[in-house]
Amino acid sequence: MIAEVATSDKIVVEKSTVPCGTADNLREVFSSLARPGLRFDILSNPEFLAEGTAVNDLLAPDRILIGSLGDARALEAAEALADIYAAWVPRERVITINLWSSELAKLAANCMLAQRISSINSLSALCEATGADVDELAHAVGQDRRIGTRMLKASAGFGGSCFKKDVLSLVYIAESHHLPEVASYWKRIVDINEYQKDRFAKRITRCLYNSLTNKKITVLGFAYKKDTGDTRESAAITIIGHLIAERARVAIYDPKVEEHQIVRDLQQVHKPEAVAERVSVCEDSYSACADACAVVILTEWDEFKTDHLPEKAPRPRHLMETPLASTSHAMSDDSLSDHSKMETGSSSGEENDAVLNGLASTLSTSDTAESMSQLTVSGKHRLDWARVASAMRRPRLLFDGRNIVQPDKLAALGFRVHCIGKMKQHFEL
Ligand SMILES: NC(=O)C1=CN([C@@H]2O[C@H](COP(=O)(O)OP(=O)(O)OC[C@H]3O[C@@H](n4cnc5c(N)ncnc54)[C@H](O)[C@@H]3O)[C@@H](O)[C@H]2O)C=CC1
Ligand SMILES: O=C(O)[C@H]1O[C@H](OP(=O)(O)OP(=O)(O)OC[C@H]2O[C@@H](n3ccc(=O)[nH]c3=O)[C@H](O)[C@@H]2O)[C@H](O)[C@@H](O)[C@@H]1O
Repeated sequence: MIAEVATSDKIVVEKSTVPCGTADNLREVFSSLARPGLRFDILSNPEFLAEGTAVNDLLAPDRILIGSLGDARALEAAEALADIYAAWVPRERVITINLWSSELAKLAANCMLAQRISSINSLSALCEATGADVDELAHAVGQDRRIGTRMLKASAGFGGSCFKKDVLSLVYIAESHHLPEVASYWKRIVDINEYQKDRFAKRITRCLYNSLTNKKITVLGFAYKKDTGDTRESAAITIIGHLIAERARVAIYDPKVEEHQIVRDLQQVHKPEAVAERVSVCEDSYSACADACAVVILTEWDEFKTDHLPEKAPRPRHLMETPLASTSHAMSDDSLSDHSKMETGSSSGEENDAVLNGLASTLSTSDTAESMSQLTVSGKHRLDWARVASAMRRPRLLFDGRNIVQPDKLAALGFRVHCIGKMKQHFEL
C-alpha cells in the first residue's frame, strides 16, 4: 500500500522484532512495487521497551539501534531517524550498524535475557537440592560487575509474548543455516523454562500428599509479570493447567486480568467443561483464599508483598508452648509427610488451628497488630496476610513462585512457606 500511494522517496522503519533478513525482503518488495525513480530506504530500529516500564524505557533507553544497508543514501536515512531520537536520547546511545546486525541484535538481546532467567532457574533446582539459597546466590554472583544482578530473579518460569517466540526464532534461524549445535544450545533455554514450570507444579502436588482432588488451591496473580494485564505465555497458564489436570479446585485472583481472559487462556490447555467445573475467578484475594489449603503466588504484584509485616510477628504465649514449636523448623518437602500427623486432627493440631483462627483478631486489637494489618505502605495497597491465614484451611501452604514474600514473617502467621530455590520450608507451628 505504501509503495502504491507514495509519490516521493520514503524511509520505512522496521520497529517489530522480525526474522533476520526481513528488511532485505521488504526492500525487494518495495522496489518491485514502487513507481519508477522512487527510492525506499528500509531501516531496522528494534524496540527494547518492556511492558510495565514502557514509558521509562522510552524516555531513558540504554541504546537505540538503527540498522541500515550502509551505503551513503542509507546512512543519510539512518541519520534522519537518529535526529528524531536526538531530541531526548544522548547521541552516544544511538548506535548505527548494518541491517542484519540490528535485526539479530534484537533477537540476541531477548535470548540472552531469557538465558539469564533460565540459568538462575536451573540453579534454583540445585539450590533446593543442596540447601543453597537462590536469592543469596543471585546476589553474590551478581556483585561481579561483569555479570550484574538484573534479570537474575528466580521464578516459576518466564512468560510474555516475546522471550519464547524470540528464542525459538533464533533456533529456527540457526537450523536454517545448518547450525544444529547452535540451535540446540538456545532451545535448552525454553526447555529449562518448561522444566521450571513443571517442577513447581509438581512440588505443589507433592506437598499436598500427592493428591489435589477437590482440594481448593488459590492462585494469586495470572499476568506474566506485574504492572500489566497481559497474560501471553504466562507461567500461570501452564501451572494452573497442571492443577486442573490433578482435579484441584482453583480460585484465581489477579488485580488486572479480566475473568474472560483467564477462562480463554485456560481453555487453551483444558476442555471448557473442565475449566468451568474446576476454576473460579475472584474479585479479591480474601474471597479467593477462603477455605483454601494452599495459596500459590504466580505474579509478583506489590500488593502480595509482606514489607508491611513486622520483622517478627507477635505470637500468643500458648502458641510458643506447643510441643511442635521447637521441632518443626527447616523441614524439607519430603519430611513433610512425617509432619502430616498434624493434618489428621491430632489435638495439638486442632489447638494450633484454634490459636491461628484467633490470631488475626488478636492482632487487630493489639498495638503491634495495628502495623500488621496495615493495608497500605506509602500509599500502596498490601494484602492482610493474617486475615488470609485465618480464612484458610490447614495445612495453610504458601508456594511463592516469585520469591516476593519474607517466609519467616508468614511462618509466624501460621503459613508453611515454600519458595523457589530454597530447601528450607518455613513454618513455626
Ligand atoms: N509488547 C512489547 O512489550 C514489545 C513488543 N515488541 C515487538 O513488537 C511487535 C508487536 O508486539 P505487540 O504489540 O506486543 O504484538 P501484538 O500481538 O499485540 O500486535 C501485533 C499486531 O500485528 C498484527 N499482525 C500479526 N501478523 C500480521 C501480518 N502478517 N500482517 C499484518 N498484521 C499482522 C496483529 O493482528 C496485531 O494487531 C512484535 O514484533 C514484538 O516482538 C518489541 C518490544 C516490546
Ligand atoms: O521484545 C520484547 O517484547 C521485550 O521483552 C522483554 O520484556 P517483557 O517480556 O515485557 O518483560 P521482562 O521484564 O523482560 O520479563 C519477561 C518475563 O521474565 C520474567 N522474569 C524477569 C526477570 C527476572 O529476573 N526473572 C523473571 O522470571 C518476568 O516475570 C516475565 O515473565 C525484554 O525485557 C524487553 O527488553 C523487550 O523489549
